[in-house]
Amino acid sequence: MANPASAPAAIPVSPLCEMQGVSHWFQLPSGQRLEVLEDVSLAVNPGEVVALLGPSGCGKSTILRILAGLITPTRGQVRYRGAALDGLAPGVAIVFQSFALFPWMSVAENVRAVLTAARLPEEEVAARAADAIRMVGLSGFEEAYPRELSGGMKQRVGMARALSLRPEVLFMDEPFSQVDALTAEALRAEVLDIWAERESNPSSILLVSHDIKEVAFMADRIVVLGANPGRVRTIVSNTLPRPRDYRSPEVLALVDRLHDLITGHELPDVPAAAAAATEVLPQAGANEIVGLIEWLAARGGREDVFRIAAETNREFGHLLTIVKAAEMLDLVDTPKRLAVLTPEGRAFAAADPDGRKAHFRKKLLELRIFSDVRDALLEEPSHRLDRDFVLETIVLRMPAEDYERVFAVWVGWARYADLFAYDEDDGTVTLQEATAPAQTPA
Ligand SMILES: Nc1ncnc2c1ncn2[C@@H]1O[C@H](COP(=O)(O)OP(=O)(O)OP(=O)(O)O)[C@@H](O)[C@H]1O
Repeated sequence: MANPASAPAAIPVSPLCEMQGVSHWFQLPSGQRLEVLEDVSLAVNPGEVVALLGPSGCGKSTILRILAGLITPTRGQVRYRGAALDGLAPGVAIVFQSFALFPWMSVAENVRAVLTAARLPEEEVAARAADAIRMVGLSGFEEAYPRELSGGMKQRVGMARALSLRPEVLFMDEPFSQVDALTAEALRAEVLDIWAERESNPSSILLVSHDIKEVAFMADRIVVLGANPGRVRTIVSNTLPRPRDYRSPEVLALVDRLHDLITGHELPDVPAAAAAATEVLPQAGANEIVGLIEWLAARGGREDVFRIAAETNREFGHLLTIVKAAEMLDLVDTPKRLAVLTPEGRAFAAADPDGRKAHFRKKLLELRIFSDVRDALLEEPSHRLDRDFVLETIVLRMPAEDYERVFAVWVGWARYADLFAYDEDDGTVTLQEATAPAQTPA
């Protein structure tokens, strides 16, 4: 469906939403600053669909919240229709990933609730709610309760709530990541139909996603973000005619290009030792890393990372995280867009569980956040440390990271490697048998 307003404009358009030179950090309870965004500038123009694409944790949702006026950035300017934002952006409504429905209210009541909160007169509330419910294809379900609805239908209610506010810009934060793949395809097409129809419908859409196919299908411009801290890597314009077909050679070529761009950014061709030196623990579970190595070994030891994601049914960004973790442990190498087992990776795949744990242990102890804790535990007469010691080590080594998330990964890896045990009840870390002093040569 061609959208006239998305055609290239002869005169420069002024943006609806805009941020310039925005940096943002969160103050963590430890007093540390978590730098989330660095010097981000971007705009959403009338009539366009803009997607924010990037790895988990790069700050996509934070950008969306800043543009919506839910968060005031630490530094930089935010405008709506050219005016500095003061409070919530007037023409914006948001569809959240989590649906955010009131379970005790029916479909109609859920939609009416946001309109009542917006202080619209009662007749207007009823008319707009009915209109929005029809628009998202939920006529006949007005009296149903969220528990009676499928994930896709719940998200339709989320969309009806946002659309009933008649926003100029619809913000969608990973709206389809919790619904099944076929429903997601249908919902994306329906959103674009609503957007293309116009009249009182949103002029523009800002979509947060980590699904490359989704952004290639939906967006006019794709803002590719990098992480730690989040920043704009590049902006890719997508002028493919609508309606688009996921399987068309043009869409597949764009998916491939975006895939190359992200793989190049996220898995740069640097030696594993250099990657490990940065000491960022990728948010991947030990079992996921082991799963990847076994999967690769069963397929001759090498595969395109995009294909691995598709065949293992994993979100591409998360798969990259698992590959990064495996690379950090010297189990894979990542030339271009391939994940290739290293000789150590092959040996790992062939080893028995104890051999695998021994490899993990050896590699973890090459990282300071594990070796520092091991040294401290050996020194401590009780060979027991409070988790705060580990948290401080994490904050010291990785000040830009969310230390609770890192700690969860740290515990998982250390447990798998039989390196440390963590007792959730008393919050203490102890050496595991394999590394306990009696068995550690002096
Ligand atoms: N209120 C907050 N306080 C502290 N840290 C926060 C807060 N909100 C977000 N963060 C952190 O900021 C970073 C960016 O979060 P954000 O949700 O914007 O990323 P994202 O790219 O949307 O991630 P995802 O794709 O996983 O949802 C993360 O490390 C997150 O843990």
